[in-house]
Amino acid sequence: MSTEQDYDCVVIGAGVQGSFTAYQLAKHNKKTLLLEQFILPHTRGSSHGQTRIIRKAYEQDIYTQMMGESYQLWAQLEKEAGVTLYRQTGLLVMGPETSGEYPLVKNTLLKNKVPTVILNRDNFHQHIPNVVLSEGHGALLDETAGVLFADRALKAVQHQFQKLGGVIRDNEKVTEIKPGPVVKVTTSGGAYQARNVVITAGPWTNKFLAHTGIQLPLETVKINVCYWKEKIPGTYGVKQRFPCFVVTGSLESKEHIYGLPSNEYPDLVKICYHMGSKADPDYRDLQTDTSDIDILKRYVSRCIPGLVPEPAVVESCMYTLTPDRHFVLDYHPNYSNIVIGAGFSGHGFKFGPVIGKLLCELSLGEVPSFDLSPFKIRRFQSEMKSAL
Ligand SMILES: Cc1cc2nc3c(=O)[nH]c(=O)nc-3n(C[C@H](O)[C@H](O)[C@H](O)COP(=O)(O)OP(=O)(O)OC[C@H]3O[C@@H](n4cnc5c(N)ncnc54)[C@H](O)[C@@H]3O)c2cc1C
Ligand SMILES: O=C(O)[C@@H]1CCCCN1
Repeated sequence: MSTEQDYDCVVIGAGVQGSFTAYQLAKHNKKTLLLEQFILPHTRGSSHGQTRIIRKAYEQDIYTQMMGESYQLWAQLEKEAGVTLYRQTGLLVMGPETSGEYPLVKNTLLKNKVPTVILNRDNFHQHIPNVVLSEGHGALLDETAGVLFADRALKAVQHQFQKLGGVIRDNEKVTEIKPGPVVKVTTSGGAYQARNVVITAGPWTNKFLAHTGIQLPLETVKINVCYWKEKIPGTYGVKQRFPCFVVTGSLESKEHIYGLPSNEYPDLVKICYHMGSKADPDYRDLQTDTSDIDILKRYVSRCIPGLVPEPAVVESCMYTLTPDRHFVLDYHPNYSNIVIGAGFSGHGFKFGPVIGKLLCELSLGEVPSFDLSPFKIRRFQSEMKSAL
């Protein structure tokens, strides 16, 4: 007699993407198991922390359009769970006015009729005091943008999943997966089988996919999450209506600098560099490169003069980058009952609800609600390696 427990679907990894996928599957009355290697909640992956930016400001229409649905699904979860997960603050986008990402973002916002205020040098200070707009930079406000309460959101979606009858087993690392019409999944604590599996293993994706014979061109990097002290408490706070901000293609580098207003940590503004140094997620803290913090110190001294230009708190988080920074939302190339959601490249949290819906649709064999061609694995054909 088999000792394995049967499920319609097993979701591997309880970060934001796995949790929303499991929740969607349970909503579709699928008997679903969500497996997580660590005791929940944990701070080792990509989904922990107080806050994330939510925005429609993107270069590509597809993301702006997906966000239309994501906002609705976030609001639905807030209603179902009876919690607040979103605070509207607006997002200030600054960057070289006529080159790089800024004009593309501006164009997408206007084309998709997202409520947007274009600022100019004359009215910038009226809207955004205490920030220096760099020479040659344009500035706009995506008014729909704001802050998501990340830890609270994860707790809420996992709780709703359980209320729908879903099962979470944490402290269970998946150690083996045997593909087939019924997939056998072995963990440090048990054995399960399911008709469908969804892999949402964040920075551990390639370690995990090695069990299934493929490797994706993913790079895992450690991000130093820096918080900067206000010289006068509240200067850049939500009460002053200070927005989130992104600097595209700054003088210092092509990579973004971004920030969120002070609130969750009183008097501390979160400002980070949108890139880090290569790190193995199992040895994250051995990566001690701080060249990103040096870039941030220079930026803060020059452009955010009301902050002490030395971080007061530094936390860690992981990005899983694809070469083009677009997500992977697709079937496993060799097994049609295994779906992969990965490579969220440092911008996936805000999409959690819609990604959960899309991965659920793929897993159920339904036509996905959005055209997923930008997210297909075959775009990496020349970069793919076999794990065998
Ligand atoms: C500093 C930082 C700032 C960011 N800012 C933003 C932002 O402002 N807005 C935004 O939208 N996005 C942002 N992001 C990106 C966003 O947070 C990520 O895209 C998202 O959290 C990725 O979620 P995930 O579920 O794919 O990965 P994870 O959260 O890492 O989840 C994967 C899970 O799988 C588990 N797992 C792995 N292997 C196994 C196994 N073998 N068995 C069982 N479990 C396993 C892991 O333990 C982990 O819990 C940011 C990310 C970082 C790091
Ligand atoms: O996804 C986001 O909205 C942010 C933008 C800046 C970099 C980090 N991620």
